[in-house]
Amino acid sequence: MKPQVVFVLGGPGAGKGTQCSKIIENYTYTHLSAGDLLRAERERPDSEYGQLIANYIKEGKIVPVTITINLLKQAMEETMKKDEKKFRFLIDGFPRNEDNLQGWNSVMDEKADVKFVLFFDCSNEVCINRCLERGKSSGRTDDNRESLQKRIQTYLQSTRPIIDLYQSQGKVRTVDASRGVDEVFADVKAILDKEG
Ligand SMILES: Nc1ncnc2c1ncn2[C@@H]1O[C@H](COP(=O)(O)OP(=O)(O)O)[C@@H](O)[C@H]1O
Ligand SMILES: O=c1ccn([C@@H]2O[C@H](COP(=O)(O)OP(=O)(O)O)[C@@H](O)[C@H]2O)c(=O)[nH]1
Ligand SMILES: [Mg+2]
Repeated sequence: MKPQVVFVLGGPGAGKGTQCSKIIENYTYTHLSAGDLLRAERERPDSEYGQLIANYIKEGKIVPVTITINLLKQAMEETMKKDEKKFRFLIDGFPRNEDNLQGWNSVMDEKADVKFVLFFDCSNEVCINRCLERGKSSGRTDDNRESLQKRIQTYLQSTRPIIDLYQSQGKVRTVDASRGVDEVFADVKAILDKEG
């Protein structure tokens, strides 16, 4: 079965991870967070990219796609090898820029079908406040004001144009992510039920 992919996008702190966790409780999707995969690679003792990834994350910059796409491809292959029924994926926090998109198109485009983009729409202010709150316990190197300013800039300059591109292809499903977790999830469910 060809992998079926939903890209999950939105600003830092929009609630991508939170909503993906809720989705996998209710639907047969596998959640792959590009950020989580990069953080795991950063911590892997033998990784040749650990330091590079650490620098990019702290600076709110987007890691070169050759690194990210291999992590995603490997995770998808491992998932499907273990259980052939697990061919539906939520790819959270990717593609974030033109380089990401090109990397996906050259490595994965023929191997997987991108069904649509689930876009969590939220003001920058709400995004920043949620990340600062998360930063009290997340231990993340980028949940601080300085990194957040850069992450928001990267989001506006690099990621929004990717969302706009998918929008022009009629592939974006937008959810107002500024509301409470359960209200947001009600809309997410309606979208997923409709998409089948
Ligand atoms: N709808 C919501 N309302 C309030 N807080 C939220 C909501 N969704 C997520 N959060 C909180 O905001 C922070 C960022 O959420 P997260 O799901 O990690 O977002 P993202 O993956 O988009 O960065 C977390 O601390 C999370 O608990
Ligand atoms: O495809 C990706 C996904 C994430 N990141 C890096 O990882 C950080 C954190 O991403 P994550 O999705 O975990 O953050 P979130 O938006 O969920 O807060 C980003 O700011 C980038 O520096 C990246 O380079 N490429
Ligand atoms: Mg996240």
